[in-house]
Amino acid sequence: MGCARDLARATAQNGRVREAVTAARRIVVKVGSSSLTTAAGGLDTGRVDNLTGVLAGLVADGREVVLVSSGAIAAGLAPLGLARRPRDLATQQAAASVGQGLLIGHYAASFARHGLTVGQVLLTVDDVTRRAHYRNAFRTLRKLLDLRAVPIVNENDTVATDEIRFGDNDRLAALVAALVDADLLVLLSDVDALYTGDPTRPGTTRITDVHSEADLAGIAIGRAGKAGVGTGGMVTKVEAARIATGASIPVVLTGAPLAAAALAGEPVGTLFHPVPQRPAARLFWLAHATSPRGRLHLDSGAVQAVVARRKSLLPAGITAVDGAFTAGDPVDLVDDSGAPVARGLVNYDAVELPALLGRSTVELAAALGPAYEREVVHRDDLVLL
Ligand SMILES: Nc1ncnc2c1ncn2[C@@H]1O[C@H](COP(=O)(O)OP(=O)(O)O)[C@@H](O)[C@H]1O
Ligand SMILES: N[C@@H](CCC(=O)OP(=O)(O)O)C(=O)O
Repeated sequence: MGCARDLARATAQNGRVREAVTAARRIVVKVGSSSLTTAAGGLDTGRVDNLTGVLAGLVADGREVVLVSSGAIAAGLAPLGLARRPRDLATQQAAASVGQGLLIGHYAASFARHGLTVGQVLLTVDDVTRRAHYRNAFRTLRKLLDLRAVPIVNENDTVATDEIRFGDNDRLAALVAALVDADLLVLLSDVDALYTGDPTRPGTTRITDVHSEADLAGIAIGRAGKAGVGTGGMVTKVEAARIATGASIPVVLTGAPLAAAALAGEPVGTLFHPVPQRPAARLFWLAHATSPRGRLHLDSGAVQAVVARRKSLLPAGITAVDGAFTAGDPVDLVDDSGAPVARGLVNYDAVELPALLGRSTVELAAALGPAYEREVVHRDDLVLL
């Protein structure tokens, strides 16, 4: 009886979120390299045209669409006579430089057949993580949408270095969805859904709904794409879904040929259910869009205080410090095994912190002055990971 009631509740909830998918006004669609290229390695113009047809239909229906498209590196391989995706960054960047032009050129022509103009938006990590920069990115995207153009976003591969690279557009798409306050994120891949394991193996089954982390327990989420042109496999897609649903944005993950069905609310792919409440933007950004500048190692009492009791972090609970941060920078708080438990904005520079470790704030204030009574990370500037 209880089971039947639970099932009825889950079915009703699933229905409501599917309705949210069809009702979405502002939609971010991300398409992976493997859905845009031929087996031989060039751009598959037929598949690009199918996608633009679906997206143009949405715009005609009054929706706002932002497309995050991979495929620059993959599209640049054949023209450069490269047989497969290169391993080194410089050749990847050369391929992206050739391929991005071809990609956007084809999108522009394809959308033009539907009477639509596209705007190319190439972003680096800094553009969506640094406050001053992401405001600029937001303004440009907003203006393009107001002008009824379709923004086509990709990572600015030619200038990104290994250190400041997203490397995968799934996370970029989730951050763009949060940035433009989207109602829906659609992740299109060469696989039609998330499966219980590598879908090329027999016996794996489709996961229709992910309500929470518990639904992902026991699932083998693989890295490699079978076509060899994709980058992150399922890992980065599930991570992107975590980020977007954590910002209260539902996510549909499905295959590019099923895009129209998914957007029509048909029960295809995998639907990741959003958290009901949108978190404070500042903390969402701190958790997902910052790169930590250092690590503070906590003893078990401090982990307990920060994680279970949501307290500020004091110098007494820190055993070691790594990194070259200054006051105000994001740092990770790690436990005694080195696993990050929280991220926060630190109130001290890396050079002055080691002398304070293990000492109480009362003792520090008496020895060094009242300014040293302050927390190392205030609980309002702290987000659990
Ligand atoms: N549990 C899983 N469910 C679905 N696909 C998976 C799973 N684990 C690994 N994969 C692989 O991830 C691939 C998609 O990732 P990727 O090739 O990077 O795509 P894209 O180019 O669309 O970003 C699929 O082709 C599939 O082989
Ligand atoms: N910026 C790169 C895409 C990197 C990427 O995330 O690729 P994919 O896993 O196919 O979505 C490119 O355009 O080739």
